Order: sequence, then C-alpha cells, then structure tokens
Amino acid sequence: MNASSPVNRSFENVDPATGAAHSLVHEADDHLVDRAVTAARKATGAWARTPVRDRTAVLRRAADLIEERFEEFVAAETADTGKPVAQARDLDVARAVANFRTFADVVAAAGQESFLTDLPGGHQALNYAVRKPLGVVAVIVPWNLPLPLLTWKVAPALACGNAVVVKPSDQTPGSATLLAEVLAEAGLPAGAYNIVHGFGGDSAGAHLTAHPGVDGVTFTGSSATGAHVMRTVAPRVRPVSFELGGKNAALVFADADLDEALDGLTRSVFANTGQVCLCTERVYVQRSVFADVVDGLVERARSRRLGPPRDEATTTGPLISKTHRDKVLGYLALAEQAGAKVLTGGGVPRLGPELDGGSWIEPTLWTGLTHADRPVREEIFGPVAALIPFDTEEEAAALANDTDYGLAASVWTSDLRRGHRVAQAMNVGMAWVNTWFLRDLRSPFGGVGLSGIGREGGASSLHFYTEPTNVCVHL
Ligand SMILES: NC(=O)C1=CN([C@@H]2O[C@H](COP(=O)(O)OP(=O)(O)OC[C@H]3O[C@@H](n4cnc5c(N)ncnc54)[C@H](O)[C@@H]3O)[C@@H](O)[C@H]2O)C=CC1
Ligand SMILES: O=C(O)/C=C/C=C(\O)C(=O)O
Repeated sequence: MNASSPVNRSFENVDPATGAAHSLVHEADDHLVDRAVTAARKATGAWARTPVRDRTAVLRRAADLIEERFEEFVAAETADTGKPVAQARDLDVARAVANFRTFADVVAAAGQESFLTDLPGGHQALNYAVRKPLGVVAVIVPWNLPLPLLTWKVAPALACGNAVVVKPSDQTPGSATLLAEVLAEAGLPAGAYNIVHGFGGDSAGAHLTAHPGVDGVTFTGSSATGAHVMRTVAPRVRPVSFELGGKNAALVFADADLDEALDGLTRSVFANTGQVCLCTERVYVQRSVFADVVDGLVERARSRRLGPPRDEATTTGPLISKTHRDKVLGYLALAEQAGAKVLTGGGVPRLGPELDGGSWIEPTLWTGLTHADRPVREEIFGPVAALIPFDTEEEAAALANDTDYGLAASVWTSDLRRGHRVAQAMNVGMAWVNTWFLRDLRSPFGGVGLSGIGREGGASSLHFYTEPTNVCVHL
C-alpha cells in the first residue's frame, strides 16, 4: 500500500505488521534510470579487467560486513516485510552472506571449456572458450525474500565482472539500500552497483528493462510480470533469466515417516507466510494415511504463532500488503464457493490494536477441492494448502504434474527407490525427497513452464552472467 506522490516522486514504505508507514522512498524516473545505467556502463570495463582474486575478495569482504551489520539487515528486512526476526536471521540474512561466499568460491574455481580437435592429416586444433561478462545487468527482484533474492543475483553478476542496476520491490527497499553501503565499504568501485527504487510498470522497473544500455535481465517475480518483461526485452534480443511462480506439490506416501513429513509440510506450506515461490500449495496424501496427515497438519497449523515480528517467539508474520491479502482472501472465497471444507483458518485474525491495521491472515487448510478448482490450479502465495487423497504412485505423479507451473515438488517416503523414481518423474526444476528448501547454492535452481526460463546457481549462474568467445587455433 505505497502511495506515490507526483510532486516529489516519493512513496511511503509501509510496515505490513501494523499498516503504518515507516519510511519515505524516492521513486526513480526515466532520467535517474538512465544515469544509473550510464554509471554502470562506465564501471564495467575496469571492473571486468580486475583480477578474479580481487573481485572475489570484494565479495568475501561484503559477506564479512553483512555479518558485522547483521542485526541492521535483520531490522531492515523485518520492517519492510513483517517477517519474524528469527526467520530474517536464520534464512534471509544468513543466506545473503552465503550467497556472497559461495559465488566468490564458484568464480575463483571456475575453469574454461576446451577441446582438442583431431583434423585430417594428423593435425589438431585447440578450441577454448573465454568467458566475458555481459556488461550491464538489470536485476529485478520481489518483496518476499528481498535480500536473499537480490544477493543471489548480484553476487554472481559482480563476481563475473558485470555492473548491476538493481530494482528492488517498492515494498521492500531497505536491505538493497544497506547493501549499497556494504559493497562500497567492501571496495566495490563506484558505478558497479546501482539502485533504482520504484514500481514496475510505467516506473523504474519498466524504464530499466526498456533501457537500450542493459545487456541482460535477471528477474524473480510473478509469471505474468515475467512475460511482460520478456516482451519488453525481446526487440533487443538480450538474455533473460526468469525465476517465476509455482504451484508446488508435496506427495506423502503411506510409508513415510509421518512426523518428519508433517514437520516438513508445515515448513513448506507456512514458511514466510506461504510467500516463497517454493511453498507447497497442493498436498497429495496416500489414502490410508490421509486422516492422520490432515489431523497432524491442522494441529501444526493451529500452533503457528502470529504476533509482533520482533517477538522472538513469533513464527508467522503478515502478508506483504493489504492488496496481496485481498488476493489471497479472494482464493479463500473461491475455495468455499467450490465446496471446500475449511479445516482451519479461512479468514483474518484479530491480534489486538497494535497489529489489526496490518495485513494478517490465518493459516488455512482445505479438503474437498479438485483439480477443476482455481485454488488448486493458480498460485495463491499465502499460507494455504489443499489436501487431496490418492491411491497409487502413478496417480500421485500425474496429479502433481497436472499444472502449467513447474518449479518444485517434495516427495515423502521411506522407500528410497520410490523417492528417486517419483522425484525424477516430477516436471519441475527442483524435486526434494524427505526434505524441502534444502539448498546447495552450487546446484541449478529454476523452473519449467510458467515457472521460468533458465537456471541460476553455481556454474549455471556463471553461464548466465557471461558470454563465451570460442577461440579455435589450428596447431
Ligand atoms: N517468485 C514468485 O513466485 C513471486 C510471485 N509473486 C506473485 O505475484 C503477485 C504480484 O506481486 P508483485 O509484487 O506485483 O510481483 P511482480 O512480479 O509484479 O513484481 C516483482 C518485481 O518486478 C517489478 N515489476 C513489476 N512490473 C514490472 C514491469 N512491467 N517491468 C519491470 N519490472 C516490473 C516489481 O516492481 C518488483 O520489483 C503476488 O500476489 C504473488 O502471487 C510475487 C513475488 C514473487
Ligand atoms: O534461491 C532460493 O533458494 C530461493 C528462491 C526463492 C524465490 O525465488 C522466491 O520465493 O521467489
């Protein structure tokens, strides 16, 4: 709920836990975006020529400085998103540190592709590919995990020698701004990291993606906006990397360790108030344990503790905004119209005068929905899930794959052969067995279908943020 002002082109940043504005943010117009891209362009050459050991030293120093200012980052992330401080510490800020260290390691260890080619007459040719940075990379990120998603892109882009212009969500500008201070102190040259604050369409986001000086765009956000960005970039044929929405399934087999599965499901449905692209919104359960899983998950949902984000005991924060809550409430209404049984939740909680102005919602679970119903087909992005029974492994896999999205899935079983088999059958970018959101940052991350284009992580990031020039030498 940010109100823009045409006079001073600034907008209010609202604390979603209370609904109160806590800061005023400058909105970049097309001139400021142009200055940012120009500054980035100027920085590219020298930064690209900086030896890898010096570039990676800047990243490592940035990681150390984030650790030194850890609680400032936690406070910024909590104020902007309303997420509990415990989560901001353990997931968000810790992950930012890990992103910088991992990509420093990955780039320092990267080799080059080479092939020795046999030619007629006993001759040979040596092919080797030299990887060069793209140049100026536009980084557009959403509000749900602001710092982890920003640094997931900025760290490899900088490590590869690019300059970046970042456009955080208008709802979560704080940590990207703090990161600018950290990167400057870490020794990053001026112009290599630039921020433009503002909105998407007809604002900083649109100006940035349309700018002719941008050499590549990396975007995380909704599938609809991803498609829009792709259309904007298409006439200039620039590389894009898109990590978009999901409608992720969990498959619980009767042979699973049910306590472990229930703990995992609780995290995967309710973490970050369901606002992670990887969150589970469809839970398929083998019929013989359906009642047990329903009861166990309802009990765990009811024990989620909604409360002030700065209270260490809070486990569930608000949604990001009233607008987003209206969207989620719309799906709650659709589910009831479709005949869903609301097992728990289903509305807006009352948390007292301090918090009732915030965008809170109750963790909600349904049974009785089918694949014909929109709450089972469309990304809701809230603390909600539909539980649906199945009989056979084939049926479970078919149900899980019956979606236009293809981001993540989790399989819960004690039969590891089945775990491998079903995980491999999932039409997704990431499939977990007996866990969820367990990340090795060197592994490929991304989705298929409406869930995105391309992969980032480890070598995949190096491939996106660089272009190879293959040199062929006749020996
Ligand atoms: N990774 C995911 O799965 C995410 C999904 N969502 C879903 O998307 C819905 C809408 O949320 P939004 O914050 O509006 O997501 P969004 O995808 O529209 O916004 C993400 C980022 O893109 C920017 N943006 C928006 N329009 C743009 C344009 N035309 N050109 C360039 N940049 C643009 C935004 O300012 C923001 O920084 C949510 O209700 C949620 O369901 C939201 C965030 C992340
Ligand atoms: O990179 C990760 O581990 C998680 C990424 C999550 C998103 O991209 C998202 O929630 O949008």
